Amino acid sequence: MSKPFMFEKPIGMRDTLPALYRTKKLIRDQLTTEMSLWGYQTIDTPTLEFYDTVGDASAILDQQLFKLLDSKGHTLVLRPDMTAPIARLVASSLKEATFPVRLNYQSNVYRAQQHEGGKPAEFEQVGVELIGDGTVSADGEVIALMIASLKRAGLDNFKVAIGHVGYVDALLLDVVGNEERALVLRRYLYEKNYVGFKEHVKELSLSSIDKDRLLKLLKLRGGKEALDQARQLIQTEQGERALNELTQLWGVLESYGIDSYVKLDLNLVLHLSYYTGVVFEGYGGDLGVPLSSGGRYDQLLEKFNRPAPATGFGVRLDLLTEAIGKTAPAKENVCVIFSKERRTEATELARQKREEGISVVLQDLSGVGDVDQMSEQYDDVIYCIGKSKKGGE
Ligand SMILES: N[C@@H](Cc1c[nH]c[nH+]1)C(=O)O
Repeated sequence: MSKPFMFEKPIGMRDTLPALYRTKKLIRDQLTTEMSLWGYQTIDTPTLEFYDTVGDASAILDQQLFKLLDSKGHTLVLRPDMTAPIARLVASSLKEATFPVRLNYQSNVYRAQQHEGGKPAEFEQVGVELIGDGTVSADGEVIALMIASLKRAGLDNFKVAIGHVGYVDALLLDVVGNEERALVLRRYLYEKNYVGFKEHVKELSLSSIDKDRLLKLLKLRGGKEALDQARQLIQTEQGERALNELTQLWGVLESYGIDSYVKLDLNLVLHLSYYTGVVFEGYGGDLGVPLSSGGRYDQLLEKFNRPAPATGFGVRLDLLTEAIGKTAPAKENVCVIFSKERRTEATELARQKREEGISVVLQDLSGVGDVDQMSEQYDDVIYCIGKSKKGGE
């Protein structure tokens, strides 16, 4: 009797067929080539980590973590991102490495989905972490590297939105007075639920001036001029500091010649709570959701006892592939169909062609049902059938 779930997969799990696999590989290779040209070193970390260390530090909602138990009863998680595992690695196996450390990765990460709504629960991120450098130059470098990587991968039409955790925090706290109320507003922002945000602001018991400050936050988008408008909404030291950093950052991006790809978005809030400074998201194609994101996280490393400022980003390979929207062509491939009396000749022919870098399928004629149908799949078919001219086996 067949099992009911025989052909089903757990929620959010996907198969990858050859054309998509090929396309992703090509795009991944372009991204990582760019990263290594900027001096980043590739690392990998285990798929499973301890919940108490990395799972917790990853700052992903608990309900999004896949948890399991090891034989000693420890709770493990499938890594939900690479930033926390890399922080652990830099504080342990790489603890002798002098800062700044530049690392890149291409790894699958796991985030449980509650519904089968099209969102994958396992996806590949290609990203970098720049650890031990707290300068605005470092923020600029990772943004410039993300842009260069996306361009090399073949994405032409994209924009990067840049914000600052310090600015949003300062403004929300200054207006609503306590962290609990700020959190509610911040949640609307990271869900990009601007209608909900406005509705909620209306309900708050605040002066109309303060309500207006919150509503104006939603409009703080655009070029350098957005910084001047932002300055008018908040005058606290934290707010000032954030805006000064963004002003300097803009100068760094200009020196890379990439200011046309970026825009400021001062209400940008990302879903991960470890961010402490400049944050950014990349948008491209017609996706409507960000295909890459990153930012500064200056307090994560100290959770692993090696305090250091850090910044980085991750590109969602699945979304980038979708945004680019082209399938990588298959390599030229040849099929040599042989009958057994000419096996040696066919094998030698296949070997020679493979040496030239051509993919060759070597197929025994008696193993094929429909030769015509099989032949259609190849650019070229060579038949080594019947008696060999040279005499054969
Ligand atoms: N780990 C982040 C991306 C990132 C890398 N470095 C900093 N941020 C994510 O999964 O969205």
